[in-house]
Amino acid sequence: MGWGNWRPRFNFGHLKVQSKVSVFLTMIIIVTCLFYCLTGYCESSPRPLYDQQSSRGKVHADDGTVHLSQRHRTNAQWNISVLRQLHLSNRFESLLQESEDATHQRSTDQTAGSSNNNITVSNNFGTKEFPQAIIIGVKKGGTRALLEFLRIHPDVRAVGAEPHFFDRFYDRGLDWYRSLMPRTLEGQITMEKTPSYFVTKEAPRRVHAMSRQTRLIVVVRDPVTRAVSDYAQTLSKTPGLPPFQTLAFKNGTTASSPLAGLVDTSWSAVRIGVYAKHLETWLRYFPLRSFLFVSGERLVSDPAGEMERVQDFLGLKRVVGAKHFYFNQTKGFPCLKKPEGSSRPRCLGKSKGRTHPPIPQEALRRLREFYRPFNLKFYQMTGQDFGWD
Ligand SMILES: Nc1ncnc2c1ncn2[C@@H]1O[C@H](COP(=O)(O)OS(=O)(=O)O)[C@@H](OP(=O)(O)O)[C@H]1O
Repeated sequence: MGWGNWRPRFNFGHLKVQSKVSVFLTMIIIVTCLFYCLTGYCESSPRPLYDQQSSRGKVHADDGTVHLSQRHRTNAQWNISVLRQLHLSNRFESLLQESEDATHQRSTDQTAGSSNNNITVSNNFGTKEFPQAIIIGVKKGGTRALLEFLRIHPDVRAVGAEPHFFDRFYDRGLDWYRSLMPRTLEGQITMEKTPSYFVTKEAPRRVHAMSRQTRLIVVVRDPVTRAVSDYAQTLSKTPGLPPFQTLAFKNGTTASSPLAGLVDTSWSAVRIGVYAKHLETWLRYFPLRSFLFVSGERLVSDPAGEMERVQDFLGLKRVVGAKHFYFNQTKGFPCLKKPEGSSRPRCLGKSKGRTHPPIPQEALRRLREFYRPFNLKFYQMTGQDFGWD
């Protein structure tokens, strides 16, 4: 009897313990699942970038630093995908920057660490490489437009600000230069633009010392218009600047004086436009095939056509094309259409496409005369007729 009573009690008790354990375990599993789902781990694919940005509002990748909330940190695949999307988006974000005026301090490689509530995660994917391609010139040629158009390309990563390494900061060393570069993944190319390289005597030798394989892009524009554009920029920063013709012609002569025609090549606005002379220096170090000469005029009239040439030269898939551009009547320039990952179309900033001050026709004519032989030489050297004459 005692045996008989004891046995069922023992079995019942055993079953109770078992079921308690299994209920407990089931609850743990349910709670864990709920927790994971609520905190985002249930998402199998990333949301569109604009969605992420609007919900978090604090995502930056142009600088190689990504601010993500903690729940996203451990999902490596997800992060890679986000990085790719951020890369696309930031190409357009940067259009708002007047980064050509920025110094190297505002360069792209800020360190991790932020005061916002999100946890800052360094973009540790990929590596920092020396640029395989550099937009070396020319100042006021359309270099910013070209770089920003290129940055739409998923296989291009570029520094937003001008590093000025090969002209101003060469003594900081190549490691410093590389540290400015954004990280790149397999198949992506690193780029930078600093238009003053084209007219810096030491730049060709220095770039060559970094890599003789470097691809060099020069955006050229009618040197007369370029000079006026350069002048317009200086004038915008120096209101009391003497008239264009006073600076362009020697001894402060005006275009109508007898001495007119003696162009002052010591004025940088004039000197930069003697493209053939600067190219000669570069050709001592690099063969012609290392260069691509982009027409600044065509970059405005047919951005897609010019971008095709650039992508081919860089060995990139033709991704950037007509569908990315529209002509903004107010701005008078092509702008970028609403891209994936960005909420609205973007044009370059106010310092791009300035109204030029009126210059006496005679001064322009004489300057055009001055440039003609140099232009023809340049056409010969490059095998391209840019149609400025
Ligand atoms: N899409 C688009 N939007 C605006 N501006 C454009 C564009 N494409 C080319 N350009 C021309 O670029 C000129 C400025 O050249 P850069 O960017 O090389 O200037 S800088 O050297 O970096 O200061 C700028 O010169 P200005 O018109 O004299 O301001 C423009 O004519």
